[in-house]
Amino acid sequence: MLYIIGLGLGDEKDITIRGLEAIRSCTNVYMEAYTSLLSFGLSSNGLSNLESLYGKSIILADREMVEEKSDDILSEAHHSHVAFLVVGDPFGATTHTDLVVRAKKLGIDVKIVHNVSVMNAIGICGLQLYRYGETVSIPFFTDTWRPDSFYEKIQTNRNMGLHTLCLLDIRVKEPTLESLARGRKIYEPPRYMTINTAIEQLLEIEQARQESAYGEDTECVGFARLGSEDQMIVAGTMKQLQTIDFGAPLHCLVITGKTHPLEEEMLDFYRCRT
Ligand SMILES: C[S@@+](CC[C@H](N)C(=O)[O-])C[C@H]1O[C@@H](n2cnc3c(N)ncnc32)[C@H](O)[C@@H]1O
Repeated sequence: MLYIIGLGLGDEKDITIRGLEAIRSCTNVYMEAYTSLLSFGLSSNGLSNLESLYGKSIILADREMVEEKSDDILSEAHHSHVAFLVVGDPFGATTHTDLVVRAKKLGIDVKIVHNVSVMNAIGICGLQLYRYGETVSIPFFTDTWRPDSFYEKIQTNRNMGLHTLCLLDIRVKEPTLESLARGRKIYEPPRYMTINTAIEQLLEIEQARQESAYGEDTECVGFARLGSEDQMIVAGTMKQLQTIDFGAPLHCLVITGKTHPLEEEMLDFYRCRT
């Protein structure tokens, strides 16, 4: 049996009882560690908090392991119970559909244990979840790579009056280009995009395209560490949010579409006062 278990967004205590029982029945427990971060993920003993609550040791599965060694995980799941832990919900944002499809094709039973995802936790700001258009990802720009496919999607959403959730790039365990050329991988330090960088990149593309999909005065909501005790939520224009220090990762950003009076009333609780 392969269990894919959502851990929620806050800390180890956000697991569901169903998820905890499943983990305790498993021989091996893997944790996906490249598309998200639990609030304690930055502390050196963070993982042991999970392990002591779950009563199991956890094998960290980075991108390489999931992409290159998932056959091993799946073959274990053939003859024993294996858990694959995912921060948030297994099908929130980046989905693990690929793993599910492969497991099912191999005749392995798969059980999903849901949890809260960034995709619905953003509802806290009052913007209605059913008034969102396509979610976009904002990748870190480099000197030579400045992809802007998010621009048209935001434009389409805003033309329809819909809000846009922008997920911000996470770069963990990325090999440096030089090390790849030398054939021995050396990894870059982890990077998590801030709301400030995201807005800077969004405005750079608007400046280049000049199609008024959004601008400095467009109302947005910035979210940091959603689901944690110290979560931060601020509503304001792009220009206002750019001056705010949202602190530790993870961050995401919502660009508003057309808002309703009740949405505005809720947003007022988070409005930037500067
Ligand atoms: C690929 S999604 C992973 C989603 C996760 N599986 C879930 O269901 O919530 C990762 C992106 O979501 C956003 N994100 C995830 N957790 C967040 C949090 N707690 N607070 C703010 N943004 C978050 C960040 O922009 C991050 O880069």
